Amino acid sequence: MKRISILGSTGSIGTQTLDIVRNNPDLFKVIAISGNTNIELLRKQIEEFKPKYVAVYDKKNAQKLKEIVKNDGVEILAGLEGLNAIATIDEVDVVVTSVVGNIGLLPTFNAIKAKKTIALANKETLVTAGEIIMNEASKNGVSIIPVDSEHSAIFQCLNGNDILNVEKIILTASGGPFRGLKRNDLLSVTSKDALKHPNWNMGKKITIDSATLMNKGLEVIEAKWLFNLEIDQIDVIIHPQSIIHSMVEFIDGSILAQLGIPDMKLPIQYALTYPLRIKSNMSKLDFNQIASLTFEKPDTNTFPCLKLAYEALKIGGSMPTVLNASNEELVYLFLNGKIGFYDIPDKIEKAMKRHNPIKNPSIEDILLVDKETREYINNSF
Ligand SMILES: NC(=O)C1=CN([C@@H]2O[C@H](COP(=O)(O)OP(=O)(O)OC[C@H]3O[C@@H](n4cnc5c(N)ncnc54)[C@H](OP(=O)(O)O)[C@@H]3O)[C@@H](O)[C@H]2O)C=CC1
Ligand SMILES: CC(=O)[C@@H](O)[C@H](O)COP(=O)(O)O
Ligand SMILES: [Mn+2]
Repeated sequence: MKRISILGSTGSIGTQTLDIVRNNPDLFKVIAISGNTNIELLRKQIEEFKPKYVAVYDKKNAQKLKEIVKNDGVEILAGLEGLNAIATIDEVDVVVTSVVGNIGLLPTFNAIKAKKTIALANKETLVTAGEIIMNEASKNGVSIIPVDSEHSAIFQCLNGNDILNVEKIILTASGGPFRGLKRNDLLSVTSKDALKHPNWNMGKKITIDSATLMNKGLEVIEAKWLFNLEIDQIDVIIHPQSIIHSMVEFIDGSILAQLGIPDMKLPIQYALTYPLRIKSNMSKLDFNQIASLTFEKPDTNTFPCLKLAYEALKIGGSMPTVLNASNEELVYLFLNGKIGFYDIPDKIEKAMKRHNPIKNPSIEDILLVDKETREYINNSF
């Protein structure tokens, strides 16, 4: 029985994680869950999964939930302290990091120090502080199992293979809802248009990132740290069907790929059951239903965010922190209709240009750069 703590149980990844727990009550026990605004869903999750602890980031919502569930024998925690607490509970084996954004950094760092296995969906943490996180994981003998579908695909293809025999990895990207369009077609698109992802049903922030191709840029940086690769070993190809979830090319020219229907429950389940595999009731890929699998080069003129991510990774140090923090703030401004689609890459580029990168930043440096970047972005409009 694996005892799990879910950071962000009310979101897309978090609820799908609970679906897997529900289907496998003999394999998993939920010790802690967390949310931020959706206290009604948290109340339902408490009723069904009977966690011992619940962290609610928003302190007012924590108080509200405390009132609602006061007789249910569950401890309600609040704020970042609450997230850190449920990331480090003694009896917990696996921490599923499914919060969105860099808020996941400190709880993940603390979970690693507490020697928890990390099932990592929260890619912003690795983008912001990948070197620190991976060094801490290695120091503590902690496994970080990828949940992100492309990184789960790479992880599965690497199973039983020596990383030294890897020539490169190829991350696939759907191309998002605006694939094939040009800058002039996109000047006045709204977040409503950008939220229509062609293949995946995800949370809002990642869906906007998929539309700008920043999601793939974040995934390039995530892959660098997860698999300890050089930047020129990480390729991106547009694959509109999202059936091939990514590929590994080995030094002998052989390529391994992991395929499946676009359903996040598969990588989530694999991260939870690893190193075992268990049966699932998910629908399977039917090759008779596939007309074709197609591939295209990414169009980084129309979608500059992917190029900006490669540049940030190449510069290194605290620059990926600036990329991520500015992107997070700009995505929320775009979602709230405050800025246009191209303000996102334009402002990220400006935030990167004004930043003097810190080599080998400490986690304190990173938190300061993150904060200052967010202030810069929010004072720019
Ligand atoms: N969705 C997907 O299919 C995929 C997601 N990922 C990654 O997984 C992570 C989660 O994504 P997704 O599930 O889509 O996100 P959602 O927006 O659906 O859910 C985010 C979760 O984080 C909580 N949350 C939001 N802000 C805060 C905060 N400031 N403090 C604490 N908790 C907070 C939300 O709480 P509440 O809802 O109560 O406000 C919710 O539980 C992201 O890093 C994403 O990039 C990776 C691959 C695929
Ligand atoms: C499901 C998942 O892993 C997402 O990261 C997805 O890959 C986003 O789609 P894009 O390929 O359009 O970025
Ligand atoms: Mn992904």
